[in-house]
Amino acid sequence: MLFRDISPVLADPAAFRVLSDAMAAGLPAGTDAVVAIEARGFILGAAIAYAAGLGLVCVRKPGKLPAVRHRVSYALEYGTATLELPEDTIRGGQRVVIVDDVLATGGTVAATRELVEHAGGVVAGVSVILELAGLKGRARVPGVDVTALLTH
Ligand SMILES: O=P(O)(O)OC[C@H]1O[C@H](OP(=O)(O)OP(=O)(O)O)[C@H](O)[C@@H]1O
Ligand SMILES: Nc1ncnc2[nH]cnc12
Repeated sequence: MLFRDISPVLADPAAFRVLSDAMAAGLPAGTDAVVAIEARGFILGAAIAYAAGLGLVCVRKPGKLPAVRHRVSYALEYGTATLELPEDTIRGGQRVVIVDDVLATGGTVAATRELVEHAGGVVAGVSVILELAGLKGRARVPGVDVTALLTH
């Protein structure tokens, strides 16, 4: 599996703006906040939230937050990963869209969905630049609309 690096795309002013505006325009009506996943998801999530005039919730890797609302660990090919939701970022009933650069196995977005729902939020969608369709990541977030700018 090739590593798909978005660095050159972010470095290009036109590309960065076009993809940020496209992902912001694609947010479902009634979205209250963008949930971005550390680290590459932060870059896109911040641009999209700003473009859409929404708040930004940063789901972080372990050990970075002073106050953690919820923590979820999930299996990787080798070992496990953990993500944490900051306290006081998601209110009950809030509708959020999860943003990341790549959807591969779906483990990361599935864990993030669990964090959001544990805090009483509702995942209205997932938005990524690139979906690696062969890994069937969509199946890990059943019932959630996944939008990918590119599908490989
Ligand atoms: O669908 P999955 O199989 O879970 O893989 C997708 C995740 O992997 C990458 O993040 P990574 O954990 O490598 O961290 P980074 O964003 O800090 O590079 C990518 O940014 C997604 O978050
Ligand atoms: N093939 C891939 N390229 C870039 N980021 C990824 N995250 C998980 N799989 C990836």
